[in-house]
Amino acid sequence: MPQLALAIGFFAELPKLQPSVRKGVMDAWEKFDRLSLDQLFKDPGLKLESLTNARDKQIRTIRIDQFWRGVVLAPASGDTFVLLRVMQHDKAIAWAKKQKSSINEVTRAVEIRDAATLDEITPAYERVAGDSSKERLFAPFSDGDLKALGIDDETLRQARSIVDQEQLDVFAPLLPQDQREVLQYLASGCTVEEVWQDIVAPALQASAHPVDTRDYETAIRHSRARIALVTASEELRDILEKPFAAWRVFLHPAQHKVAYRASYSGPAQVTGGPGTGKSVVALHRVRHLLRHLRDGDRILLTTFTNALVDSLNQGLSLLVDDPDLRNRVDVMTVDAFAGRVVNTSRRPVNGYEEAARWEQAAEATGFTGTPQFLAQEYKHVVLAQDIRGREEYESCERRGRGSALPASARALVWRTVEEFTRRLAEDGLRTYLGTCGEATDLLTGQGPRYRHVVVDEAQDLHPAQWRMLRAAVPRRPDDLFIAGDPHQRIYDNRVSLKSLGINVAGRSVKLRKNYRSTQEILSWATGLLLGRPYAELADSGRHDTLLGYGSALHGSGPRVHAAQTEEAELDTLAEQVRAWVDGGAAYGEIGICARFRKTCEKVRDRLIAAGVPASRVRAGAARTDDAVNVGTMHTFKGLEYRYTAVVGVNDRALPNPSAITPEDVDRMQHEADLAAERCLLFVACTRARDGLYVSWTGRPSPFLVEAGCGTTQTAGPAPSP
Ligand SMILES: Nc1ncnc2c1ncn2[C@@H]1O[C@H](COP(=O)(O)OP(=O)(O)OP(=O)(O)O)[C@@H](O)[C@H]1O
Repeated sequence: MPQLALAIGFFAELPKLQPSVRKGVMDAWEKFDRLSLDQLFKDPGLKLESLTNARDKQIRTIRIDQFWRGVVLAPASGDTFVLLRVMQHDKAIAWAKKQKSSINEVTRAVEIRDAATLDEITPAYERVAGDSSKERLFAPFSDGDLKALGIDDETLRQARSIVDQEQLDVFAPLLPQDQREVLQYLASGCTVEEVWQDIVAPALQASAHPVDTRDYETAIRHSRARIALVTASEELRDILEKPFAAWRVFLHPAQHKVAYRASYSGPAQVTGGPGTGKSVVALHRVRHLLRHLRDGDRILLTTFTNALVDSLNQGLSLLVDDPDLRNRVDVMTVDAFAGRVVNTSRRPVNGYEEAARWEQAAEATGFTGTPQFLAQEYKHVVLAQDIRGREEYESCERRGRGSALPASARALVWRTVEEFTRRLAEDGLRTYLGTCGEATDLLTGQGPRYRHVVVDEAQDLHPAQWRMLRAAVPRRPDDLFIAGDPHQRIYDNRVSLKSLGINVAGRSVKLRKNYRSTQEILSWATGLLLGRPYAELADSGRHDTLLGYGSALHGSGPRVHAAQTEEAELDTLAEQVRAWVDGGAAYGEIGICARFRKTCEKVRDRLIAAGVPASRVRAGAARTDDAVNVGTMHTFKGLEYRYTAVVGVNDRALPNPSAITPEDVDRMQHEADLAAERCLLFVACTRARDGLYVSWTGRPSPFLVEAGCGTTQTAGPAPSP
């Protein structure tokens, strides 16, 4: 029976199609489902026509409505067709005539390339390359290596004519997607082995037969990352109604391999830079685990902030239709889970209250050091090592602490810790991390509560939280699935998972392709993280941690603005928001973040005064589509907005002096605090999809200055890595 599969290129354009055109797609799909092959080719309404002067006779068009046409791959054999694009009539015909389909001999997947344009431009580039003294971009790679990575003869010829990244950018959109990606990763500094491991190997399909490059029926089934086979009309309706959620249907082969691996023998981990789809992979893993869940078993999907819980909940409801299955997943923050296990009426204290209470405890015991020292000692030594008694504390190794503490002083510190916890309990209060310790004890006594635990934004969890999660799930295959990015650590919790009984060795995968931000925004933000102008990084050799981490999306670079006064900064921000809205952005697609809550209040008030609806992003507050979202940088963690403004980035906000331990109190902590503030700015800037705007009043943050962006400018397209 014929069927119409859907290609990823069609999905990319889907959000721009009017509902009436989407309805036309639905009708066409139903015809493929209903009619025989013979009837399809004869159907006067569908007009499954071949085109004169087409590069590939297998590429045809179909009628969607009076003005719109679908471009379809109609293989000579088999009865599966692929909808490649839906475009306005003339554009569709012109585009269809230029395309050529093929089957890749390595990946066995179907590929589409703009053969006409490639044939037209390649000789010119070959001539230019011949006259140039520059080394060709892919000279370091042998033909054999490139072919092993799936580069076919045609693409090889083109690759050999390219001398620099700029030329690769011209060729890239014309090439088959898999081959394009291979070349882009090699150009960004990845080795042949890395590209094989990250891109090619995950896309391979096991087969006992040699590849048949005419067997499209099989190849379409091997193209899961690019072609979706939709089997029921409800499924298609669902896809057409939620056009922005392409991630539900198409995973990158690397993402798919991690999320849908049948089983891991123990804890597994996925890492990757911002926007590489770690949350998406975590959600797909939950779906996979749900499909195999035994009666009575449950899953905990947990993360750091309430805003992220909301976004994971939304994602889960898009991915898992069956409400009964969805109900078997508890989505909550790690702290909420601890509170649920402990089930207490004691109220958690916030950071300010905690500092005041350390001061009181120190007064009571006669400890003369700072409350800051005590709070850090409690968090990074006592709770981190789960120390329960004086003797244990007196003999412990204070790993990672840069402050001297003579053995003789430890008894007093321990007494102060006891005083602090005693007074807390007396006043019916608790700390969040202390609660995790209590929850771990209860879980250890009562037994695990979940069959699987999936953790998102894992980089910020404290050892006490990890111990609790460890105790929440039995040590079995697929117990823990962990998604996180060490570059986005903003809470200074450095953890050795192995020492906490969570060993991911051999089960850890890194994602490299960014789906969120443009390359220009990413490159700029990377400069902030590394503390050097990005333009200079190209010469500074490989930076392993960011190697090959890039985006295929392009746009303009961030706009940065220095204001004379805070008033003027807010005025310019309001203008920027208006410009985004005038350019077609919905209010809800805009996010504005600042280091301090007070700045957020001012931003919100100013926008409202300027007639722009704005609301604060807060725990539990539903995200609205009809107001600009304003929140602190911490609440923006893990979220994303089409347009993001980061404001108040001056030298008194980033780093925030009160978040930095003085060097003379603890040198190591000082460095760690500075790194966390730097990461915070990086995280804030990488929330942006299409546009980023950064502003400050007075002197810019030293992080901006170090990255070479402390002057008013519209940063031009940053160089690609
Ligand atoms: N395979 C995919 N196809 C289409 N879009 C994708 C895919 N994977 C991820 N995305 C999109 O990329 C964006 C970033 O994804 P996600 O939030 O999962 O990344 P992340 O790695 O968790 O980011 P961060 O670490 O910055 O929070 C989202 O808009 C998501 O829908």
